[in-house]
Amino acid sequence: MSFLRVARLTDAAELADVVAHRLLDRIVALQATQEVVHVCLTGGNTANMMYERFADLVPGSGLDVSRLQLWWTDERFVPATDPDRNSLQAVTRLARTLEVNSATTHTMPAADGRLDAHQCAAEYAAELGETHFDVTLLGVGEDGHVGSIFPNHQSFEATTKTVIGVTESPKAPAERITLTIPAINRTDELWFIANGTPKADVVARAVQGDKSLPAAHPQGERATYWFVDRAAAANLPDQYRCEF
Ligand SMILES: O=C1O[C@H](COP(=O)(O)O)[C@@H](O)[C@H](O)[C@H]1O
Repeated sequence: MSFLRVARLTDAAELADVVAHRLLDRIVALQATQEVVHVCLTGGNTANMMYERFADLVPGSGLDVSRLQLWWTDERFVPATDPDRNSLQAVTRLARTLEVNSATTHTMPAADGRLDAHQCAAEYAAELGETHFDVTLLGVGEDGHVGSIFPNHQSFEATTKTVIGVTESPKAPAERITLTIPAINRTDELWFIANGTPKADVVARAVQGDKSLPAAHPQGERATYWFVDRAAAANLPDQYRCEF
């Protein structure tokens, strides 16, 4: 039986700090009982703040990076060195203290002129195979998008694929690659992260199950957590809160 909890934090800095601590603790605890831990990372400003904080906490934490596999929910289909790349933004921050290597870091393909976003999505699907995530992080856009699945857009159509190419994305850059909802949901725990007033409307609607929003669809097999700051939680009924 899966459960949903909402953690309300004061502001973006506290959100980043709490999620980074919890993620590190969770990975270290899992590594005590299983060989490999799979974490699916997301893009966006909230996530980047968290990666920054996570990197601060790694030294002395007992994290075994060789047994940590990193994946991505979605990626901007631009050249590998483009600062818009979600993975580049994350890895640059994490690599400050974490030995990130290509064998354990499954970045999505970049636009190198060889293949298009759809073909590259199929390549990533093959790499992903049947992988089951322990924790999946998920940012939320102001329009309720998750990964690169946008409302009222082709990317939100039902599919049995695990990874799809996205064109004409409503948010730049136009070409992207994203895990689909079924693939995002192949996770024990799903951790949404959202901060700021512009997210207040979609956070309230998604938590209360407005299925017109992509953000209302992801669900962890064991647990779904929403980590939101006070501003993003402003429209959420009071019943949605828990202590951490
Ligand atoms: O474009 C994207 O946006 C979302 C949300 O980003 P944020 O900056 O509003 O937190 C992000 O989760 C997604 O990975 C990214 O590609």
